[in-house]
Amino acid sequence: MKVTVVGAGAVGASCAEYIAIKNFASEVVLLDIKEGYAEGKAMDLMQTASLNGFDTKITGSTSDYSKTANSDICVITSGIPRKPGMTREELIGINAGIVKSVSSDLIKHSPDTIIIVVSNPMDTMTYLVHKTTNLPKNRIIGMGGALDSARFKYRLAEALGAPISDVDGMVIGGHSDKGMVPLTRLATRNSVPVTEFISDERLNQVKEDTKVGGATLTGLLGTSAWYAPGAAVSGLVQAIACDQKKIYPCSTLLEGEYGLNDLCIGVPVVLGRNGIEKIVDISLNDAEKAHMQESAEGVSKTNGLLEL
Ligand SMILES: NC(=O)c1ccc[n+]([C@@H]2O[C@H](COP(=O)([O-])OP(=O)(O)OC[C@H]3O[C@@H](n4cnc5c(N)ncnc54)[C@H](O)[C@@H]3O)[C@@H](O)[C@H]2O)c1
Ligand SMILES: O=C(O)C[C@H](O)C(=O)O
Repeated sequence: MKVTVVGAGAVGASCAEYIAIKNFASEVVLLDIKEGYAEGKAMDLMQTASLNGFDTKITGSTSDYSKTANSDICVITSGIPRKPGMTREELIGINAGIVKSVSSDLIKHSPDTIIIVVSNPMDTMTYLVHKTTNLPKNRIIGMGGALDSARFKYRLAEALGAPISDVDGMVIGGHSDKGMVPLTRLATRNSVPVTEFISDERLNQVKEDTKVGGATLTGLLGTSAWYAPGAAVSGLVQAIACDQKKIYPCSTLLEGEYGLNDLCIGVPVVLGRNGIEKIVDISLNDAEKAHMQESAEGVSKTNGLLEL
């Protein structure tokens, strides 16, 4: 199993590290435009192999896509991150050009690959990869909901005073400060609805804290987060590589599911060796449907800024 990660910055290096530590891939290629940067990150990570006990071979490349040839999975993290006070949507001007050229370079060398899009604004960048590559829809996956759901579980566990391993929950919708739809109605603590333990007011606070999870970290760090994003990507990569058939919320091209068309947005999907093997069309209540519709309008508006 060969995995390429484009962008050896904070998120790209974190992805490579978590993939390697989980020890399911034979090879990870890190590629960056900055001279020597990916090679340096790869060497540093390889020097953790004997300490962390993994056999994944990590190599680096400065813009040489021949090194990525025949990758089973390619992850795109190249692009600028936001600074405090910015929205993800403001990154479109620079990141669209980067994601467009990177995705076409990748498929020249790996025509059968599955692409995972991380660069922001992620739902729009995922849509752009569709328009650029024309790959079948099961092979283009946007990562956002897996991360947002992990943050939702963190906030739920905090509110419940429970261990995170006892908590389950999912966030669908757009990967944006306003567009996320944390499904509080379906969240559970060891199979019991969380509403049995906390007030509606506290649950609403959990929802709002989850939606601004990325912005909160950006305010604290001065740039956006990387540990949980890297871990979330590694989860998706492992589900595909190991044909796990796991359900993750991912951004995918919708063609009527959830009443939506011609956009990529986060919904639950089954991930296996063929990428997105099924879109899980769960029943939403009226409030959730309205929130999802509003979220989709936001994503479509950002898509409208693309020069296609
Ligand atoms: N979808 C998500 O959940 C999620 C989570 C975290 C970050 N992000 C996004 O991921 C992106 C990367 O964030 P980061 O913190 O790693 O940024 P970073 O600045 O640390 O790293 C980005 C890297 O991309 C490289 N790069 C730029 N143009 C390139 C090109 N054409 N080819 C190859 N490499 C190129 C840069 O040299 C840099 O090393 C940002 O857009 C950020 O908003 C998304
Ligand atoms: O918040 C950001 O800009 C980065 C990323 O989308 C995140 O949610 O951490």
